[in-house]
Amino acid sequence: MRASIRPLRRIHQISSNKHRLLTATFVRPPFGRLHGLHYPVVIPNSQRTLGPPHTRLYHYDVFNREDPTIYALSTAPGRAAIAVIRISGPACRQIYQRICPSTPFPKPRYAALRKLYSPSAPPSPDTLLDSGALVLYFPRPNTVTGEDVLEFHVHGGPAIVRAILAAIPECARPPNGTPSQANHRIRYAEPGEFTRRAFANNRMDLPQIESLGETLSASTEQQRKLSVRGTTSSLSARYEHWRVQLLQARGELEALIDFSEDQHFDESPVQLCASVADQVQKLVAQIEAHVANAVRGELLRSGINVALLGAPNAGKSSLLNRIIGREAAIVSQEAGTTRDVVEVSVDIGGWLVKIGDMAGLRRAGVVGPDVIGAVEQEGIKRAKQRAIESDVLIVVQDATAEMDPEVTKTVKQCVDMGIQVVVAINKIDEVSQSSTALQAWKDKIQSRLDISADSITFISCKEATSTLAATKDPGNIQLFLNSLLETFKEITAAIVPESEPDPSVWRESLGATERQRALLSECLSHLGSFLSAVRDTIAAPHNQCTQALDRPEVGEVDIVVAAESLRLAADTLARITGRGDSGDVEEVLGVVFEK
Ligand SMILES: Nc1nc2c(ncn2[C@@H]2O[C@H](COP(=O)(O)OP(=O)(O)OP(=O)(O)O)[C@@H](O)[C@H]2O)c(=O)[nH]1
Repeated sequence: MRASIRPLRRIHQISSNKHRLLTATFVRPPFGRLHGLHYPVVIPNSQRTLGPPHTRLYHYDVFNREDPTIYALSTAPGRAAIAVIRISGPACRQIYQRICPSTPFPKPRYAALRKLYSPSAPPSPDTLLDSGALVLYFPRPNTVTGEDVLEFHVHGGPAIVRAILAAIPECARPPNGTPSQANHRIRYAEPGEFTRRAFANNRMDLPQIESLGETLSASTEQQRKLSVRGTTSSLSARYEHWRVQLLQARGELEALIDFSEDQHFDESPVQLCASVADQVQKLVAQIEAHVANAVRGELLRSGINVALLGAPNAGKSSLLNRIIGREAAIVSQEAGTTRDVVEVSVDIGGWLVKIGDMAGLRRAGVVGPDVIGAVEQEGIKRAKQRAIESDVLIVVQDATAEMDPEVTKTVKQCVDMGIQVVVAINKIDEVSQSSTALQAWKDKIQSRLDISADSITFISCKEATSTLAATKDPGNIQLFLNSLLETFKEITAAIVPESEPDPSVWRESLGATERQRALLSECLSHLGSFLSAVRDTIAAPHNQCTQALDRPEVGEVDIVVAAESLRLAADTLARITGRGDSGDVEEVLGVVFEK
């Protein structure tokens, strides 16, 4: 049932999104006036928002109170010691009284041991559903959904769970002889419906819901850390803080437009424009750092792209197999065994990594036959492409061979593009391990590839015959992995703006999702338009904003454009938290619940 609202004169704007949430914006606080609405409403949360200085806007989320009560098995289906059935909605008390008859209602938030009975007949040994269950009651509004919540922690046998799930909707019908009892609607929850209600009742915002989706799908330690950070509301608080700053800045500009002719300001209009531009510029720097962190966070979420590059027979496939601990790639003495890119996803030290083993790069005549055939050429082309698309490049160099110019060229190209490079000098079991010999290799690599000495490790993939086999870290593979992990840490660490006193706050920005990043970029582009409009105003002919404002065709028009850009930027931020008027809410909920 949809709420209908009789327009009140004081209502400035009413918007609705598809899932029952109506947002009414009032010009003044509507206390005492809500009875004018056709439909009984509650105001679960009110947020005062600053509008232009001469108005005060108040947003209220107004929603339908006659939601049916929903219930669902909250633990995984199947046999288990315990199963949790969660119920949310106005019928919690009624359900309790029917399923746990003649027992006192549990104290809120305290577990009570109860016998559960079928509501279809008076309690008896025949109608007993579970002999000992823990029952918890959480009264609204401070609950997971914002509604009354009842939980049954029952024995996890499938038949018990089935019987209790079947008994709950029966509680909707009042028992014979009690016609006065309210007849609530009770139904099984749709996928994600508890979370939808949490959102509708302001218990969760959109970034928190996105993080919840990620928490449930996190498979590596870094993904877990990332998603857990996002489940707090601090990201949304930051977006809201920025939005309020933009609204205030817009208010100052609009005051300039509305009152410039008949009011005196402490600052001249040109000073005011410049100071607003200054505030926005600082905000831009913060949002830019946040966007950069969101990109880094995406590496944790979707995995770091690593490419294995080197000449044929350098030992790329052998190293891949040593890293992942199984024979994912074919290893052979024959040069050119790997022809296409072999992709493997693996968890390395908590990081999700997508490693691509590729064809060896070579210049005709330097290594192998003089002619490079069409298949090999295609393999080399793909390898180069995969290298420049990677986040980290592992260069495998055979210690018994010279560096191939084709490898050197591609690596230098990647270094210039800002791609992190680590080098593994392989097959050291076959060469002298004197410190002079190793240092000579390091110097050669450093001078040719322009990378730091810390990124170079000597390894041997031939564990069994290696002279290093007796050591704790045969072949130095762990040493190499440590250097790789350092690189991962570096490229996924949060960027903290210089002015920021608390770096820990910025770690949370790694949790910003791709949707949030895209909206922040959109916000930045509106702020870019604002800054250029303000610059035009300040630089108007005669270089005096006072005069410019006296000539509406120049200064005022720019200020109006600038104020509009600020409005668009603020609206974009509202869309991130899902409190804007767009369809983002449905889209995000759809994506999260699909998973
Ligand atoms: N002695 C020694 N041999 C190694 C080592 N690593 C790899 N090899 C051998 O070198 C040969 C080539 O190894 P691969 O791992 O197939 O080399 P690749 O770089 O993947 O070769 P392509 O697929 O041809 O590009 C195989 O015979 C390996 O057993 C090592 O550390 N020491």
